[in-house]
Amino acid sequence: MFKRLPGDETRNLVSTTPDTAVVFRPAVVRTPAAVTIAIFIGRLLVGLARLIWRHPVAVAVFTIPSVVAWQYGWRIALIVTWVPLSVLIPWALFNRESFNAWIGWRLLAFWRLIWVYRRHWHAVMTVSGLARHLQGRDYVPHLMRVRCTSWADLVSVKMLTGQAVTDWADRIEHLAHGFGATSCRVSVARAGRLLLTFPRRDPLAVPLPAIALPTTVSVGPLEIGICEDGRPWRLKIHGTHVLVAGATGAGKGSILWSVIRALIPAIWTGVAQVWGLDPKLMELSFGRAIFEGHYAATPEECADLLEEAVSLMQKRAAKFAGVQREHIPTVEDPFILIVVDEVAFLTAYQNDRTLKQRIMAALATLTTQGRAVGFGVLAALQDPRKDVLTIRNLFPDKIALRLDESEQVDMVLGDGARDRGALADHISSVPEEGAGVGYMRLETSPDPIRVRAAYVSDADIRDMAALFETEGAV
Ligand SMILES: Nc1ncnc2c1ncn2[C@@H]1O[C@H](COP(=O)(O)OP(=O)(O)OP(=O)(O)O)[C@@H](O)[C@H]1O
Repeated sequence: MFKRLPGDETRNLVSTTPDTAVVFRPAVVRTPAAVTIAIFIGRLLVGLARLIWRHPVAVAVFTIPSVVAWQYGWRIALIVTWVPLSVLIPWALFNRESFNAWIGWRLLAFWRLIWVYRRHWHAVMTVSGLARHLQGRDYVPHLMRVRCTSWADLVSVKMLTGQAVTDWADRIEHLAHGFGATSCRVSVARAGRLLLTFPRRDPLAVPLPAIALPTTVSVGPLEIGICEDGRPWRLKIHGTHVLVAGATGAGKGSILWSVIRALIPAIWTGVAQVWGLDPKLMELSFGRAIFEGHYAATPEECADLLEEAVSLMQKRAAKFAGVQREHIPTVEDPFILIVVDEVAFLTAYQNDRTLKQRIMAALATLTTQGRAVGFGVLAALQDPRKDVLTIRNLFPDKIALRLDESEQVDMVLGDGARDRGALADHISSVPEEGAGVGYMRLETSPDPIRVRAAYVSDADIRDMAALFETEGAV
């Protein structure tokens, strides 16, 4: 059936001049036209079946009116089209959310798959170096699926065999510009499959006012802002330690105060305490009453307060030993959150060596032994260089707000975070646009999440402090 045309036998080729390239014709198998046509028709049918399976709404919108017009004429087609439209238009106008969930995002995904991703896929893959040309064949990563949410396109990709996540993470800028997005984030969906996130708009561009005081007593996860996908940002604080790094004016204060605000009912009922270390004498002094006496500003006071926390922690550990392995906050054994504003003032910039050693030792003890017995540390930091805070790695969860240099991103969030899309050095320095915006990397997930903390104004802090100054409030 297949006709084989002999090529040159390589063993018979003799080159007399060593510098001349040897040219020979490889054997060619000529396939009959019928087989080629059958293969193309097979591919077309499989492609159509896949299209209908993946985009039923989009296919129905285009095909049903066309088929009806062809079979019964344009008048009937107009009526057939008008009936669903008379339902869909009011639905879209009056209940946009459910319309988008069922129809809108699917149509947009179909459109963007065809118009943006499929159209540019081959070129972007080739130019960015993610496609390969081996032995005369092109190997291009497979574009599997596009989904749209209110703010981003989620593109599922099958990597080439042998590719690693870092191959993609290294090229996020090529991908973002190639597909007309401002940024791109790479996460692993499963072995060999990636999920690329291309934001279409920035849901965090508008400042968020302070979240209302919670009505229930809880030590976490605490709602302190919003995530990029529109969900509330709930930060785990009990059972971990959190480091917040950001340049001056990045909005570190909004994270510290949003956490304290969300803990107010727990502090009020006595199942939580917040201890404040305020070496800059600026950030926390405003709401001193909330700390109920556990407030320190000078390095000596800070060292004393930290050592007091360590001794309380050790007593509690001795009490729990052999009895319970997990801390449950109670009035007797409350959750104690130690909030440190600008921790480098107490460590790297501290001239008094003895004080520095006392503070470092206490912080290291609290961060290594505290979480199981109900002690947490929430520390803010401006300069994340290694020599500034040697105990950085003792904080399981990290948040990077706006940073000055790209290298600082991985210093805060850990290796590879920037390559995965945590562009903390690109956050706007205009407070309305970028203050409180950051990337969070949790101990449990390598993928950074973009978030924005709610802004707790001075008036909000004063109101919170007033609750603790006046008896019988709440
Ligand atoms: N979450 C936020 N949303 C909107 N604006 C904010 C937010 N947080 C802070 N801002 C604005 O940015 C300004 C600087 O914030 P803030 O003082 O908290 O930054 P910081 O990182 O603590 O700076 P520094 O290290 O200099 O104390 C504030 O005065 C406020 O106007």
